Amino acid sequence: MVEPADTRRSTTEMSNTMSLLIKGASVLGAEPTDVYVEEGVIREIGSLTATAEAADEVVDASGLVLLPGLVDLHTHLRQPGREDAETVATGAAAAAAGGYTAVLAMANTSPVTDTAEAAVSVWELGREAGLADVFPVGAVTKGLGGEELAELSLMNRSRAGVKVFSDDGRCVSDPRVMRRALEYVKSFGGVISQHSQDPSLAPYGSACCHEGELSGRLGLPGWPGVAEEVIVARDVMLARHTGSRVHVAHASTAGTVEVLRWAKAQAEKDGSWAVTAEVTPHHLLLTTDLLSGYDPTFKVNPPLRPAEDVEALREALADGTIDAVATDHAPHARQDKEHAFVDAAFGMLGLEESLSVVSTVMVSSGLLDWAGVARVMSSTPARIAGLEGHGRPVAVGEPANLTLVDPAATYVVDRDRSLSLSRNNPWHDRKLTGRVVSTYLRGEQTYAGQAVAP
Ligand SMILES: NC(=O)N[C@@H](CC(=O)O)C(=O)O
Ligand SMILES: [Zn+2]
Ligand SMILES: [Zn+2]
Repeated sequence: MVEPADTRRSTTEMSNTMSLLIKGASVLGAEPTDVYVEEGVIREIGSLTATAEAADEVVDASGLVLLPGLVDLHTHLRQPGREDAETVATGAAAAAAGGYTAVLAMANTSPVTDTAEAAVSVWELGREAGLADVFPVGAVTKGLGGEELAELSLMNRSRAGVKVFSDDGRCVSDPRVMRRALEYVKSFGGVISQHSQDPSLAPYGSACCHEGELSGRLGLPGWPGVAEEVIVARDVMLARHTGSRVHVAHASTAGTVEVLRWAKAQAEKDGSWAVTAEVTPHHLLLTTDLLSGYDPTFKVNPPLRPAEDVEALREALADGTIDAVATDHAPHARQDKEHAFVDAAFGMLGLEESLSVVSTVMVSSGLLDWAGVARVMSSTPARIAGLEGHGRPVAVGEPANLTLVDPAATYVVDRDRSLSLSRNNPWHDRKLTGRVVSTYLRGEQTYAGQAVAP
C-alpha cells in the first residue's frame, strides 16, 4: 500500500520532465504491473526493474488500482460571480482530489458563459490553476434566457474549443429553440446537454421534492418524474429529427431510463443521431426519504427519488443505457444553503467522493468492475465531450493522466476536510469503500491523498 505524502505540491515544484515509476499497480483491476512515465507520457508498461533505477520518483502501488484520469461532464465552478462558493482553482483542486484530470465547467455563472471571451476566460483560469484541465461548457441561449441562441459557433472556434453546450440550471424548454440549437451544433460535432425539467410541470425554484406521498406529508412542492421524462422523450425525437446529438444531464427516474433504452436502440439502427446520458453519484445512492429531516443539504435538482428509481439507474449504468457518471458538483455558500428547506439553494457537492460512491454502490455489488468504472467515469465522458488527451487507455504513448485508487480503503467522509470552498456535502459522516490516493495530470502529481487509517 502506498503511503502518500500528506502534502500537495505546488505546480511550480513539479515539472513534467520528471520521470515516474508506478510499481505494482493493477491497471483497470488486471494483474499488477509497472508503469513508467516520462515527460508526461506513458513510455513503458511491464516488469520494469531496470528502468526503476533511472526514475526520479518511484511509487509503490501494490494493492492499488490504476485508472485513466477521471473526466467530469458536469461541474459547477462558481467563477465568475460567486467566488465565495468556489473558484476555478478550488474546484480544480477538489477535482484532482476526486481523481479527475478534466472537468467541464457549467455555464450558469454570473455572468453566464455565453460568449467566446467568457469561455476563454474560464479555460485560462483552469490553465493557471494547473490542477485539472477545465473545459468550459457554453450556454445554449443568451443569459440562459431560453430564447435567443448564444454565440455557439464562436465559442466552438475560440481557444476554449467549446463542444458541449448547456443551459443547465434551466431547461431549454422551447422545442423550437432546442431544435435550432441541435441543428447548429451538428455542423461542428457539438452536443447539447439538457437539464430536463419541464418548468410548467416542475416550476423552477419552488418544485423541490419528488412528488409523492412524502412531498404531501412534508408539505413540500412536488417535482414529479414526468417533468423530466417528457423533456427527455421530446429531446430524443428532436435529436432524431435533426440528426444531431443530445446528452441527458442528471437522469433521475426509471421512466427516463425506459425512454433512453428505446432511443438508443433506435439510434443504433440509424447512426445519424445519438443520445447519451449521465447519472450523478447522489442519484445512485441517496433516496427521497432523506428529505424528511428538512436538511437543505439534500435539496437538489432533480430531486432525490425513491428506491425503485435508484435501482433502475444502477442497472442502466451497468448495462450501458446510461453512459456516464457525472458529479453535478454544485457548491453553495453557507448563507445560500442555511435556510428553511423551501428557501435554500439547490445543489450538492460531488467531486471529491464520486469515485468512492461509485466504488461502494457499483463495484462492491458486482454491477461494475474497474474497467467498467474507467468506462463510465473516464473514456465515455471524454468521448461524449470530444476531449482529446483524456479518457485514453492506460497504454504506451498515451498522456499520463492517471488516478490511483485504493479499492479496499474504507473511510468516513468529513465535510471539513474538503478542498472545495463550500460545505454542502451530502456524504458527510457516511462510510464509503474505495478511495483516490493520487492523481497525475500529464505525469504531474495533482493530488497526494492521505494514507487511510485501517
Ligand atoms: N443541481 C442543482 O441542484 N443545482 C445546480 C444547477 C443544476 O444542475 O441544475 C447549481 O448550479 O447549483
Ligand atoms: Zn441541472
Ligand atoms: Zn448542474
